[in-house]
Amino acid sequence: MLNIGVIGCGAIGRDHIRRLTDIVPGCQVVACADYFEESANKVAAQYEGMKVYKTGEELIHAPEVQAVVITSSDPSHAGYVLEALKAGKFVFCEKPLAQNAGDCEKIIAAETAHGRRLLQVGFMRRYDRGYAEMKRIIDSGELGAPLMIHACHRNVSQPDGFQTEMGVSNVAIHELDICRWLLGDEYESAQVLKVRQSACSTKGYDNPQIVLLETKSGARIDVEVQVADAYGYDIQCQVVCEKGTVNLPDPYAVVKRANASRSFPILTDWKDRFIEAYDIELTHWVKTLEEKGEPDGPSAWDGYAACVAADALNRSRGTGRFLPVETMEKPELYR
Ligand SMILES: NC(=O)c1ccc[n+]([C@@H]2O[C@H](COP(=O)([O-])OP(=O)(O)OC[C@H]3O[C@@H](n4cnc5c(N)ncnc54)[C@H](O)[C@@H]3O)[C@@H](O)[C@H]2O)c1
Ligand SMILES: O[C@H]1[C@H](O)[C@@H](O)[C@H](O)[C@@H](O)[C@H]1O
Repeated sequence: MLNIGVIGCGAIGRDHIRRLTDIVPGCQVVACADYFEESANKVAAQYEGMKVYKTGEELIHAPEVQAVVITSSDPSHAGYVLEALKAGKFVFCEKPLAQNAGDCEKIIAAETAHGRRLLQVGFMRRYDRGYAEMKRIIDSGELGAPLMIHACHRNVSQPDGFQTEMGVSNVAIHELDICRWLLGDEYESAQVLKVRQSACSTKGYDNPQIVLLETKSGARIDVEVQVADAYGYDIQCQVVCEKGTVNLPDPYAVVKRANASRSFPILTDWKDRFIEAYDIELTHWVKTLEEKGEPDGPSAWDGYAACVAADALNRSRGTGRFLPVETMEKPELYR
């Protein structure tokens, strides 16, 4: 039985605690912490024997905690990951791995010093059945080489404090990971464009933005990033290959026929849209720790590659130019 401590008791922290308790076999959440102690106390009160720590650092070093799940806000990720690696503990960190590529490099240095993998990054889309089937078809070669990806990432709204850069570093970071995974390719250059702005966003951030990428093999990717669309949580992806295309399926929904129309609901929350992917992701994580003694899901290198692209995109804003996406040499541990 793997003893887990969770740092961050907000939306996804609570959801992961629930699934680690009720769904995922072979583990239990024994501790939690949150910047607002009250949030951690409220969560712990719902689970027998769950201990609350005042700080994330105390939780990481607690002797009963064997693995740490980081679900606190983006700016806190890198510090907690480095602390967990210092303690030699397994760590699952929600995306993004860090706020910039430089912090990811520190994480890579700390993990490679251990000589084995301890970290997995929460790029759960790789465990979604739709994306997995798309990858299987692309990798089979039956459609020839992939040439382009058209994708879109649409959220209903954003909380206060959301900023333009987060449209890339927090939101499109999912596409930055899934596109290089689907194509088995790396990025060459990147540019973000501001387009005609939606009246749905009046809070000072750009919406929509278009993320453009070119890969090393010359494939082109465009991602519409609409962080306040006022209608639903809508994730689309089409990969165009030489001899055909593959599309991400829409989530299961019953079609209703009434009042002279056919209709089906569109989800509004990422929790529901990717519920199965999160379940599979964490089940797989716990299982591999138990069976192999290390994780095999998205690595520090994957977290880094996405952050390098995000940095280039955010630097490109307003320049009208594609900027190079340059990574350091890939350490042996991640090959
Ligand atoms: N993989 C996914 O699809 C997915 C989905 C949602 C969120 N996330 C990621 O998970 C993280 C949390 O997102 P959320 O939607 O739950 O946000 P949230 O705001 O609902 O929750 C964040 C929680 O972290 C706490 N917190 C903030 N700074 C902290 C610190 N330094 N130490 C301890 N606790 C701290 C806050 O008090 C809050 O309770 C984000 O990094 C987000 O990018 C990933
Ligand atoms: O845009 C949101 C994404 O669609 C979700 O999957 C989460 O990652 C969330 O944190 C982001 O704000």
